[in-house]
Amino acid sequence: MPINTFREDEETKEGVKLPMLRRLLRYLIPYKKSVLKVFALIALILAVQLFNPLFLQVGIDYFIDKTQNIPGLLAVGALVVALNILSMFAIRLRLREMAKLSNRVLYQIRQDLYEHLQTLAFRYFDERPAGKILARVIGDVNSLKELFNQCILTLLPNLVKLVCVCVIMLILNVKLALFALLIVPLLAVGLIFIQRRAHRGWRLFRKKNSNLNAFVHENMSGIRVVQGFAAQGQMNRNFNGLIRQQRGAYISAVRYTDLFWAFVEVAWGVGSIIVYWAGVRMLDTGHITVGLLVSFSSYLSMFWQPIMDLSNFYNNLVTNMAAAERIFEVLDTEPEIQDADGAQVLPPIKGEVEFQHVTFGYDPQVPVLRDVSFSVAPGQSIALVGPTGAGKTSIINLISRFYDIQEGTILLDGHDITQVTLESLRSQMGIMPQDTFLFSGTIKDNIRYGRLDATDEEIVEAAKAVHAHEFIVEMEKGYDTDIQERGGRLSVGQRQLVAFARAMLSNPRILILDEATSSIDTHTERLVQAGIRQLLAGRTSFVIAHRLSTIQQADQILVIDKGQLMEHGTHGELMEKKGLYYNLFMAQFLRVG
Ligand SMILES: Nc1ncnc2c1ncn2[C@@H]1O[C@H](COP(=O)(O)OP(=O)(O)OP(=O)(O)O)[C@@H](O)[C@H]1O
Repeated sequence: MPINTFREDEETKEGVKLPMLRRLLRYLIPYKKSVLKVFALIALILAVQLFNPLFLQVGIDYFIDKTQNIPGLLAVGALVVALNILSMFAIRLRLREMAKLSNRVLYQIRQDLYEHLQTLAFRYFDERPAGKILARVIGDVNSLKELFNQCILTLLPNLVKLVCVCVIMLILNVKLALFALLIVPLLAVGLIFIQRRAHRGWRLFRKKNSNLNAFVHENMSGIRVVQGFAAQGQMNRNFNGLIRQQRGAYISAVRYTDLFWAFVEVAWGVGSIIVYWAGVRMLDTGHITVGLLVSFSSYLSMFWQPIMDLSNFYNNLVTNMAAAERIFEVLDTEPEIQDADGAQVLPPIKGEVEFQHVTFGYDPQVPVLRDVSFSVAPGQSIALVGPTGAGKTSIINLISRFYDIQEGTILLDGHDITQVTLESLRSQMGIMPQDTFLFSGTIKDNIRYGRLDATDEEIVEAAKAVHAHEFIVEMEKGYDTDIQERGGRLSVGQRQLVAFARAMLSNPRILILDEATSSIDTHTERLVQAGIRQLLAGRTSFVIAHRLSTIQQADQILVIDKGQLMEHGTHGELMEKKGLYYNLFMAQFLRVG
């Protein structure tokens, strides 16, 4: 299965832009009132801009040339000033309203994205580095803000302005207007050519940026390994390589964007020369007035300015569109594991587990478990043993339905796990992976994660039950000690004890534990052992066992090899059998023990 790493670019679809833009704009629907307010303000600002040259024309042709009416001219001037002051206030108001609007929409999108990510199956996260997901939730959503602002503040007003200016120019003088528009078809062809390349360039830049993000995230998460192996040099080289790729993509994209601007500026210049050349000749022959030529030249810059703005907008649009594309790609990813139609709520279970001919592969074509069948009575403790890569973790991942199987059935108290709701299934399980994950915050917060409504007394009780209380009270602030991200301030054994307390508090019927292999000091080890015993007591438990004591005390040992259940029974039975378990035991545990 291809796993996307920081070395590989993400695949994105060559999306059609309009539907995506429409989808984005649909987020505005709940804020209709605010949008209308912004549009009204934009219309006011636009109207003032469009009327300014007309006032100028009337001023020159009528009040100066024809009637020499100075008071009339001053009145027109005062009106123009008043309107422009009004427009200034409208601009301020529009900025404020727009900021409110775009922030509300972004909040909604970020929330949707985050909530959706929580529903996605393990497979989704297996396939992407966390840094790339982070880039979407943070960076890409920020880029959308730009997109929104541009759509509403640039695209719409400029399009309207362009149409209005064309109409006004045609009304003022058809011939002059046609001279002004002469260059437009040529411009369009050139722009399409350049834009295609610019678009590709910006998409590539985004991908390279995402790779860089993924690398930095991975590097920072593994900084201890990097420093431990003195691999900073290699990491710096990787980082420089990624930066170079990102810079290359940026320069190539910018090159096209700059070409685009130059193209518009040249077209603007040539277009203006044509109009002035024709205008002056028409003035000479008396076809137009001075006022008309002056106002026409104002409209001419009003015609080119939106084209310039729109071209800039288009550049930003393609860059930010890539962000929208990546966000929608996440939102459109169907959670692979979800409640079946008509899924029932799993009633409180006793803890009976049955695998019937289960076949499973992370890649459906490559099974890692083949025809696995076993059954476990409520309250039994099961030790899973077998060589590395045998499929032990895969079995325990299936019990919580983190992945769906390709063949067979998994039953809990006789209920097919695909036919019950995920919430009711997982809430009755306690899972403790080998690398204990603790969140930044206090010890108390981390234990409470097991059951959010637990009281402080219940937290202490759970900690006492798994022998975590002793070390916690010795810490400077006891249960309120801050443990930093991933429990950085605690030892490995202490982290496990906190995780045990967390699991104890949630009081699951089925407990899944991947026993840690790391060696810890004998005192903590004794506490951890006692903690495990307490935790397992009275519940069905699956332990990927690395400790001799856990294995010997298990009610049933499942021996897995190459994805198959090779043997099962108690320690005594399997030793007598002198099969795979016996060999494993002799080779592994006797050597160590
Ligand atoms: N997320 C994954 N995506 C693809 N393949 C995977 C994934 N996780 C495990 N595998 C593969 O599935 C097989 C079984 O792995 P599993 O983790 O179940 O073994 P294990 O017995 O728990 O090994 P260990 O004792 O080393 O933890 C291995 O070949 C492994 O490479």
